[in-house]
Amino acid sequence: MTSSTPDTPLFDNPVIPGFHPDPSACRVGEDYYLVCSSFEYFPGVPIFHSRDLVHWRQIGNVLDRPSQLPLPADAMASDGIYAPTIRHHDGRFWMITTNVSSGGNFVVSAERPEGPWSDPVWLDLPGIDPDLVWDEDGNCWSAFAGASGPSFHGVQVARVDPAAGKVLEGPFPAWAGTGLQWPEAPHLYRVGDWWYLLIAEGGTERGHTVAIARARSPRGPWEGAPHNPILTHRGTNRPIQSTGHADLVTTPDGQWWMVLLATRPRGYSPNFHVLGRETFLTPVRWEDGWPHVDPVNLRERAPSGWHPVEADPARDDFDAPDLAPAWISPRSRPDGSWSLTERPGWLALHATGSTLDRPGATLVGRRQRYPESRTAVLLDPGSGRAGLSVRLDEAHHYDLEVADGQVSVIARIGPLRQTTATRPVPPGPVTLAITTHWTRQLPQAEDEPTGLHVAAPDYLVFHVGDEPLAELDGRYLSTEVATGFTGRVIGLYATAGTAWFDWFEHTPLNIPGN
Ligand SMILES: OC[C@@H]1O/C(=N\O)[C@H](O)[C@H]1O
Repeated sequence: MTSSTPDTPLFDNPVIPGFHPDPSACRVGEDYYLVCSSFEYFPGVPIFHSRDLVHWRQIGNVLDRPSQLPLPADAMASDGIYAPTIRHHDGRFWMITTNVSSGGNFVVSAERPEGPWSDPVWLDLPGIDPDLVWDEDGNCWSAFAGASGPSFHGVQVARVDPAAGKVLEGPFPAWAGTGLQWPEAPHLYRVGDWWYLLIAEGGTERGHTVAIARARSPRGPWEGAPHNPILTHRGTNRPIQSTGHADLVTTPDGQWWMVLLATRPRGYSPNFHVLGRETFLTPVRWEDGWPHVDPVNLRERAPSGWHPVEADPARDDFDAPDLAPAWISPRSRPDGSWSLTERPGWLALHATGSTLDRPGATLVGRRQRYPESRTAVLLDPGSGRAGLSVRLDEAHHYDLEVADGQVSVIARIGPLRQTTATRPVPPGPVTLAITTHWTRQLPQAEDEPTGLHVAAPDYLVFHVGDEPLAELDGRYLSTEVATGFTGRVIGLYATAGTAWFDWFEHTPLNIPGN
């Protein structure tokens, strides 16, 4: 029941831009909390707070200690932490997820959402995408996906003790979905006299769908909704694609909303996406005992209780005693690899690995949040090798690098590695910037130096000070090329010696609707 009126404010989707996939949300009183998967990045499982489901602030990361996030030094990109579920029960927050690189399914809990969260309690449950729900008798049920043998492929359910990490009953087969591939992302809800089981099907790409079933008990039997899939954008040319992997949440006045992942593809058919799977919000209405969801729009009428929050600062001057929660690093961030105290007001990075092409390099980055963006830093490279990199993984990154008195633009795309531009740069601090752009008029070839401009639906420009040094086609830093589950991360790095960064800034290029 979403009683939005014409003067209900409008909001823009995605509500959490940049790679924030597999969103799960819960409400505690007037407060909403949301978590996302984080794969090979440390710290893991970002947690957000909101008072209206539209304006979200990151309040921390659930897994912010190495003891909570064991990742082998050579864990594959897009491995690590898959989809999480967050719930609140009995005065505690609970988060369950899967570490596909080591250990499998585990639960952590906390009194306060910003943490500290407990160390993992491992659960002997196979598969991925575990969920948690409590029934009126206090029993805790977990639905999860996959790994279910030749006879049954789909969602299973088990009764568990999340505090002790014990499986008390099951697991037993629950629902195989409507027959599409990859029935996954299960969430159980008690609504009136029914239990509902929400899943994703079709795979997390263009064929993604959301479907639902219901039963009188978590033990089933489950019957699918007559109008499944209840949501999909497959086969459409909508600006939002791959809608799926959803979770349901209610407002204090009883409205139902869905958080879900989707993408904003670029270019012509086939198109591609560069920001990864982002977090979207869409209204849900109930008819004849089933939820109904219309296609997701870039602009929607807002839930009740509009409650804007101050946006996260675009600039970080590294004056704070610790790194903000939005800063992430591949696999780990060893203590000796960074410091905010060695040179007060600067972030010092010490090289631990000699190249970005292999795991282990010192990189501290942020998710690219805007399709058209400007990211800039003031770097003092010292006598080392350091710079700014746009990364999808070790085999797909574009770097703006300073070393030995030269600034260079380096492209790594799969087996290819090429320095596409270089020029001298005086010693001492230098401002580096990377801008990302969508759509482009074809270049005025006759008066433009060759090779500077690319005609592409997405491209990046590399600047030293205010001067553009080179442009590179953005299609090669897309999920369709690199594969995987993540999106672009723009990172500060050092691959030799020590480098110092005075400030970092990530802003949208002032384009309407960006
Ligand atoms: O996002 C990572 C995994 O991909 C999925 N579907 O494709 C699962 O639901 C997530 O756990």
